[in-house]
Amino acid sequence: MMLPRGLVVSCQARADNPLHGPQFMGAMALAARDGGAVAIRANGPADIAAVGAAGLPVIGIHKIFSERYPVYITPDFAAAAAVVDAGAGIVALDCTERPRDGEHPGVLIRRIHEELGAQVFADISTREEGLKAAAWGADYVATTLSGYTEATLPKPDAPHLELVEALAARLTIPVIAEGRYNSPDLVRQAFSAGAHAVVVGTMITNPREITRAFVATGVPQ
Ligand SMILES: CC(=O)N[C@H](C=O)[C@@H](O)[C@H](O)[C@H](O)COP(=O)(O)O
Repeated sequence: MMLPRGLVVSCQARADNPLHGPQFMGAMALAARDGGAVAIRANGPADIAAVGAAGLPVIGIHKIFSERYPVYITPDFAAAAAVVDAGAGIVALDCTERPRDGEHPGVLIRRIHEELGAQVFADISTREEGLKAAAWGADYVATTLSGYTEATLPKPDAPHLELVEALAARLTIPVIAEGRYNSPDLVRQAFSAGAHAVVVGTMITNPREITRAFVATGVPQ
């Protein structure tokens, strides 16, 4: 099944976040669904299983942080298998060619298709990485890592709309805008740039960051 066009809501909360845990992420997914989201992005088997209750397509990731390698979004085949076991039909993974303690992303894409029967959502940071991921057979290419890799640091405040436009002009597979789409207007601009879908995380599902953004506007303290 093809990911529908529309808004994807990323429901993630790290361990230091008061909303960490499948109960909260499951509720976030239900709220996102009721608000009109077409799919949910979630991290780790427990949260992936919980967001499944919303009945929407799930883009699953498994973040594993290592001191030796920069790649942490679904870095190897075992992580991808855990994502699919938990119920995700689409596996998102880091498709940059940065060092990792696992197989090359081109091999992972093939194995996820053949051995897990799942679709692959390629998280990339540059135009070249996106074109390569598509050539390796990814089903979707997403700008998730723009601003987070050595090649794209320092992270700008704005999302990388030009990257969406450049990829959409060259690829036939769907291009997904993800990363710092912090307002409805930016989401609209992403669709105008050729995005098939837009993933929004922080500004919908992270009340701590949303509160900080309001406080940072200069409210009296
Ligand atoms: C770089 C990285 O690890 N991004 C992660 C990927 O799953 C998430 O932490 C982001 O929240 C997600 O991409 C959505 O972006 P934003 O929260 O900016 O709307």
